[in-house]
Amino acid sequence: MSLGIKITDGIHWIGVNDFETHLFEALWPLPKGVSYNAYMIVDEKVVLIDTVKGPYFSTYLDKLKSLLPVGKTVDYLVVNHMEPDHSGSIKVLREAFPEVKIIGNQKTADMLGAFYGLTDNLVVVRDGEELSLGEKRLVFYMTPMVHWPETMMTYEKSTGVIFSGDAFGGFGALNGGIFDDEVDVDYYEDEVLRYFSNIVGRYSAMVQKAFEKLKGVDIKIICATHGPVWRNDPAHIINLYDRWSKQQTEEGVVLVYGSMYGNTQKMMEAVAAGLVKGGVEKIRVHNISTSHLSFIIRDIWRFKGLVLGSCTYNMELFPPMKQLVNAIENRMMVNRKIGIFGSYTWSGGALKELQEFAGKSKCERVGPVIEAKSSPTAEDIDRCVELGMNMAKAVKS
Ligand SMILES: Cc1cc2nc3c(=O)[nH]c(=O)nc-3n(C[C@H](O)[C@H](O)[C@H](O)COP(=O)(O)O)c2cc1C
Repeated sequence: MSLGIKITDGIHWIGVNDFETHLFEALWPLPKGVSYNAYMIVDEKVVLIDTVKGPYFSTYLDKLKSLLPVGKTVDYLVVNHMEPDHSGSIKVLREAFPEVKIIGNQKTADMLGAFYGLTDNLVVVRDGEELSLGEKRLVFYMTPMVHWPETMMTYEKSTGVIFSGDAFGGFGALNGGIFDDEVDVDYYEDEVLRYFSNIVGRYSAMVQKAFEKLKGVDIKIICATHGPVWRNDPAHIINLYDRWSKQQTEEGVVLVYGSMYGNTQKMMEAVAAGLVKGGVEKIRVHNISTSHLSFIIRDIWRFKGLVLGSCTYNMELFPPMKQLVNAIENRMMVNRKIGIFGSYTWSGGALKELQEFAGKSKCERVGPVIEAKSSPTAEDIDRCVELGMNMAKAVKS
C-alpha cells in the first residue's frame, strides 16, 4: 500500500508533519505545527526531491519504500535547499541507498561537505540544465538567496510541477488534505505570510529575481517544502508572493506599544481612536510584551501604516521594542507610513531612539510626535488622536 499522496502521474508527496517543535529555527512559534514536504518521482529513474528534518526520517523512509517499484532503487536525490529541516535526513538516506546520486549546485555541494561530510557521488548542475528521467524531464533553476545562497527550484516539464523549496511555503501542519482545494486556504494564508515576512522577506529583491527567471515557465502545480500543494489555483499564491516581495501593502494600521504601567497604553488607545475617527477599519494592536514578534512582523508586512509607542527603560527604548525595531530594520521594510510616540519620567530615551529609527527608515513620517512625561496630559491625548487621524489620511491616500 502506498503511504504517499499522489500529486499527479508519477509524482508523490512523501512529507511529514511536525506537531512537536515549539519554535521553528528556534525562533518562530508553531501554534499550528509545520509540515516538511518532500516529494518522489517514479519514472524510469526514481528521484527524491528534498528530505525531511532528521527525527522524521523513518516516516519518510516508510513512505518512499511504499512507492518504490520492486527491483528499483533511488537513483537521485535533488537538494533544492540545504537548511537542515529539509537536508537533515540526507546522511541517513545515503546510508539506506549508498548508490544514490545527490543533485545540487556548487554551493549545495560545499554545504553537503560542511554539514554532513558528503563529498562523493554528487552531480553539480548549472542554471537551466536538464535531466531526463524517462518520460519526465527535470529543469534546474538557480534562485539564490531565497533565502539561502544555494536555493534552487526544480521544474518537471511534462506535468508543469515546480518544486519551489521554501518559496510559497508556510507554517501549519497539513491536517489530512495537502492540496489548496482540500484545505481551508485562509487558515494557511496568514501562516504563509508569517513565514514569508519573518524568514524570506528580507530577501524580497531575490524573490523578484526568481520571478524574472521563471517568467514564461508554465507552472501548473506548486510543490513547496512547507504548507499546502497549490494545484487548484497556483496563481493565487504567486500573486500574493509577488505583492509581498514588492512590499505592496493594504489599507490598515498596525499599532505596537510598550507599556509597563499603562500610561503609554493610554496614548496608544488615543491613537487608535483617531484611526477609527479617520475611517480606518483594519487596525491591529500589539502589546509588545505579549504578542510574539513574528505575528507583529507579519502584520507590519501586510499593512501600510505603522505606529510605534514606547516607554523609557533605563535611559533607552523598552527592551522588546528595541528588538522589534532591529527586526524591522533587518527586514529592510519600505513603502510604509510611520508615526511614533513615547513616554518618560526623568531623563527620557525611548522617543529619541524611535526618532532615530524612523529617520533612518525608508518610510514616510506622519506626525505629530508625542512625548508624555509620566502620564499623558489631556493635550498629549488630543495630539495622539490627531496622530491617528493623520495616519488614517496617510493610509487612505
Ligand atoms: C524599571 C524602570 C526604568 C525606567 N527608566 C527610565 C529612564 O531611564 N528614564 C526615564 O525618563 N524614565 C524611566 N522610567 C519611567 C518610565 O519610562 C515612565 O514612568 C513611563 O511613563 C512609564 O510608562 P508606562 O506606564 O506605559 O509603563 C523607568 C521606569 C521603570 C519602571
